[in-house]
Amino acid sequence: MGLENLKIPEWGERIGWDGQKISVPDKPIIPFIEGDGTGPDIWRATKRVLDAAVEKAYGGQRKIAWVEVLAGEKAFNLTGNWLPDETVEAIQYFRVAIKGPLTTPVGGGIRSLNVTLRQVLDLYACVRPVRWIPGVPSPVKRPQDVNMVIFRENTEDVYAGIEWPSGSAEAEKLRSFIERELGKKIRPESGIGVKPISPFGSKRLVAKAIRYALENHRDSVTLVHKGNIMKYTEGAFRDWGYQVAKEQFADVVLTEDELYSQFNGQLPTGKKVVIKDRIADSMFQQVLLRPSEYSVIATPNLNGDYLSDALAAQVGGLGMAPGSNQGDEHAVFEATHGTAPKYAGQDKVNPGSLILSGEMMLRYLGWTEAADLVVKGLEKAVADKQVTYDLHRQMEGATLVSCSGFGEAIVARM
Ligand SMILES: NC(=O)C1=CN([C@@H]2O[C@H](COP(=O)(O)OP(=O)(O)OC[C@H]3O[C@@H](n4cnc5c(N)ncnc54)[C@H](OP(=O)(O)O)[C@@H]3O)[C@@H](O)[C@H]2O)C=CC1
Ligand SMILES: O=C(O)CCC(=O)C(=O)O
Ligand SMILES: [Mg+2]
Repeated sequence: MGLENLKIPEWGERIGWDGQKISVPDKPIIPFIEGDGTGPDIWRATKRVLDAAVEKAYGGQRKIAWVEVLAGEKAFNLTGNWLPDETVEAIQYFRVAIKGPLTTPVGGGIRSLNVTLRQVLDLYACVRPVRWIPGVPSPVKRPQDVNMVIFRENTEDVYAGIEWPSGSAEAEKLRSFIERELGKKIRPESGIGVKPISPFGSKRLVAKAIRYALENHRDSVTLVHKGNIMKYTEGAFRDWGYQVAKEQFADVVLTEDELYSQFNGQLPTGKKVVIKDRIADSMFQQVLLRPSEYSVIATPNLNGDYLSDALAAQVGGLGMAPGSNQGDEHAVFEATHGTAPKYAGQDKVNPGSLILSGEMMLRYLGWTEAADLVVKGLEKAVADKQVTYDLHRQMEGATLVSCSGFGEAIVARM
């Protein structure tokens, strides 16, 4: 194990794993990645809030032993490597981590480090809750009706980055193979990407979404796909989703068709979750017009990416959009948004998304009291109209606070 270079507090302890669930010591070692762009600003505010919440909830009996691990520009500048092995090994070993956003160049350059981390750690579910915090300005009439949790498949689909550029030998080889062997035409000089979606990847993601719905008393899981057009990838995702629901959860779930054809739309005794599906384009208008009909959403990678930002906008924007990447044994918490580079180093952006990702992390550790304090402080800060620029520009009579100032406003109200 190559963790010698890390500054690990000697009082910290490793989070355990019993083959089914994590076991959390009172002083868990948790690696963090600061992130690029505005990452350092939002991470500083987040750490301040999480430490204060843990201290207030447990009075020193519990404390997080933070350990910095490098990725992105900071890693490259210090080590010449964008994602040092040590970082991956540390997260693998310590099991739970939190990260700021990392830059991915468009059209060339390095592949996404964010996606790489999800793939190498097999963090197959990107879990992004979307709910409205009272007082946050929203472009929709009833933001309180938006309360959804997106389960986005996190390791497959076009997002996995299997693609070749226009004019490359590989693209040409693939094009002529497809033409010669499979009888399909692709225009010369096309860039070519591959969209793999497997029964294994789809079923484990949908099963995780259904388990979440059952554990959290949510009444539906909607499979969102573009299966009318991409029949054997997105359409298959839908079919495998229904299949796993039948195979693993038959006694407690039923399909929307069964609900209406057999039970007049009323959930019968014993059944807890309705499984339904929507085609992706229609789903984007459904979540705007009829949000209260949707609760847990399970969807392939790219749809989930688009839907995450769109839903975040409905409840006030990317400044309040938390998330996590979860496997079975490992989890990395991160905001939905990116590095917002134009605001880097200005102590300006909203740290709310990373703070709420940290709140998810505390809940994942089972530290409910501290998580509740974070929510309480944040809700009160918004209610008192102490907000960063993104919310301030849409609110009447609000006080503009900095990124760190928002963190302090939360801490003062826990
Ligand atoms: N998981 C990750 O690490 C992710 C990384 N990225 C990467 O981030 C980089 C930048 O991506 P980009 O497309 O600009 O998307 P970003 O999400 O970084 O920013 C887009 C816009 O969203 C708003 N926004 C984002 N974060 C905040 C915040 N904390 N508080 C308030 N407003 C916020 C800003 O809007 P406004 O201009 O209106 O103020 C910002 O200009 C790219 O390299 C991309 O690949 C992107 C997404 C996720
Ligand atoms: O990895 C990136 O740069 C973008 C990732 C992204 O947009 C997301 O995961 O939502
Ligand atoms: Mg995204």
